[in-house]
Amino acid sequence: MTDNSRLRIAIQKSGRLCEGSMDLLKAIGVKLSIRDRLLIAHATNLPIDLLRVRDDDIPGLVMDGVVDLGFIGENELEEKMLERQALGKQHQFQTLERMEFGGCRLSIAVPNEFDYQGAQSLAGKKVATTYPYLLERYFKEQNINAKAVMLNGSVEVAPRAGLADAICDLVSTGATLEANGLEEKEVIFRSKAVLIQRAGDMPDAKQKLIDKLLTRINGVMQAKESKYIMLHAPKGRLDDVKALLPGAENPTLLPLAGSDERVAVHVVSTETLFWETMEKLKALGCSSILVLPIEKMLG
Ligand SMILES: Nc1ncnc2c1ncn2[C@@H]1O[C@H](COP(=O)(O)OP(=O)(O)OP(=O)(O)O)[C@@H](O)[C@H]1O
Ligand SMILES: O=P(O)(O)OC[C@H]1O[C@H](OP(=O)(O)OP(=O)(O)O)[C@H](O)[C@@H]1O
Ligand SMILES: [Mg+2]
Repeated sequence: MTDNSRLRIAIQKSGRLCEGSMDLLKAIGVKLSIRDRLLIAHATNLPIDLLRVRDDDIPGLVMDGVVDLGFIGENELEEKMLERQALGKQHQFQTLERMEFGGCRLSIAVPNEFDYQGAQSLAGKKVATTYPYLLERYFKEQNINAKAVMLNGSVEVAPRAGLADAICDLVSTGATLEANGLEEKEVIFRSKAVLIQRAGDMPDAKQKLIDKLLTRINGVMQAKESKYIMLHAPKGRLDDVKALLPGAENPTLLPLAGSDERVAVHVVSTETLFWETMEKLKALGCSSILVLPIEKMLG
């Protein structure tokens, strides 16, 4: 029996979003004992159950209220939303946070030999895709009379197999397109992973837990972007040193044993410190310049 008082989170079982979602859950302190083939994993330290499913199923599980939260790519989410809207099915949800992983774009690509003169060259053509609703929306917006052909896999081989004239598929590095003799022409959607919540009332205890998880997620994301910088600086150049440190709050100044002219500067910077800046700091007379990662941040 499933326990309704526990927060249910859907994540992709295996694939491109799996590692990012699992790493984040770990970073925010959700302890799991996952045995490989299990659909449900119970957290051992919080009232949370993980449902490990195909990513295609996640938007529907959230929109039907079967799970409370889900990690999903915006591409899949938007496609399922358009599909459900068209079919008159429930398609409400709330986006809680955009993640830093799962970044990709949905693009139209054509074979190298295709004489492409802009999107209108697609008129009268067949375009293979796993995202027919997003593609049809693009055709409509651009006033192009083309046809989306639905394929669940091997989209990039469709032109060679004579199934379509072009494709519309996810691209990240572009290596898959290149390997298949295809050229990216139009980006129709930019995507990242998002954390979504089901619509409707949430019991108090669950909402409190969600809020706590969100605070922790923000802490992890903020920490990832931040660095702890330590250096020794000449007292007379402190203003110049501060001006060079990106997004830093007031630094902590600490005396250095045996030196009256130099101090240790410690600062949390919201941006990374580039080599160029480190070289400028050195030119100002700074030494022992250290840039350290921050694991967690609160407040
Ligand atoms: N090359 C990529 N780089 C980064 N993110 C990607 C890439 N390809 C896909 N994604 C993102 O990850 C999501 C899942 O991609 P994946 O290829 O693992 O899906 P899948 O094969 O449909 O898996 P499943 O078996 O769960 O249905 C995509 O919907 C997209 O949001
Ligand atoms: O631009 P690239 O970096 O080459 O990435 C794009 C490829 O990545 C995804 O597939 P994935 O490798 O996840 O395999 P799948 O098709 O089996 O889902 C996507 O469907 C593309 O085929
Ligand atoms: Mg899928």
